[in-house]
Amino acid sequence: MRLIQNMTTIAEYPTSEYSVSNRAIKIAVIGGSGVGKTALVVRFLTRRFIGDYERNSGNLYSREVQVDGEQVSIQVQDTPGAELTDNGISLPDHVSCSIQWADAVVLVYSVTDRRSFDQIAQLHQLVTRAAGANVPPVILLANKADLVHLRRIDSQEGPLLATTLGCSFYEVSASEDYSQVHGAFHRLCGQLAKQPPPTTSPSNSAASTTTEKKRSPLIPRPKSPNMQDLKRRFKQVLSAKVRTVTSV
Ligand SMILES: Nc1nc2c(ncn2[C@@H]2O[C@H](COP(=O)(O)OP(=O)(O)OP(=O)(O)O)[C@@H](O)[C@H]2O)c(=O)[nH]1
Repeated sequence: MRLIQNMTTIAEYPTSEYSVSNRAIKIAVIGGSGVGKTALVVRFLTRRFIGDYERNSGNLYSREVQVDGEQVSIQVQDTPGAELTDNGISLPDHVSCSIQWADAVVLVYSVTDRRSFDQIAQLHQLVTRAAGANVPPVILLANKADLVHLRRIDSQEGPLLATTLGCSFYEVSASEDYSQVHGAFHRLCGQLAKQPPPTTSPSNSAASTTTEKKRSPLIPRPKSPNMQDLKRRFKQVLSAKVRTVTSV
């Protein structure tokens, strides 16, 4: 119930920046438990920092935004914290589905949590594996930069890891700095908005959209009518009729 209230809250806070959409960008946010995934998503979408959330089981947030003059609808899939097991990181099935569904993935760690940083390389590998042939753009966010006294990850380690993984890097604080968070998501959205629109139909379910996305190249699409051809055939029919009338 609390989760639904969160989504409603987002829908109730439009700002002048937000407007009617004509396309959708889908982003999945993935990382260890408690790194601030929900806080980041809510900060980006509502400008607000809300300190306390129930453990998230995977909420889909959506919002209309304007990116570089283009109206876009953004869907952000928050995911439950990845857990470390004896065999490495385990991702629930629906998180893998979210990766396949997403146009881009945001990997998050907390600068106060060494374990969350150490998970990133494995998570990136899981993203690559789950995405198959269509690996989406990935950005790396180091959150909780405000907690200077609790920092466990040196500020050089994040950029180094990002370079190794081939993704962009941003150090942010969901609690202290909206512009950093906005900048990171906004740049990603700008990059995605420049790409050709996806061929999938909009849906509120990550899992169902995944199936559509994977299936779409195999579904034969009806060809759009060729106007030249239609005109030619129309003229042929007309002249045949005229010939019939004049010969009677
Ligand atoms: N100081 C500080 N606290 C933060 C920041 N971002 C999140 N938090 C706090 O960190 C805790 C966890 O934040 P969440 O957004 O729930 O983290 P999550 O990654 O969604 O957690 P799970 O749902 O367990 O996966 C909360 O108490 C937040 O208030 C930040 O930038 N600075």
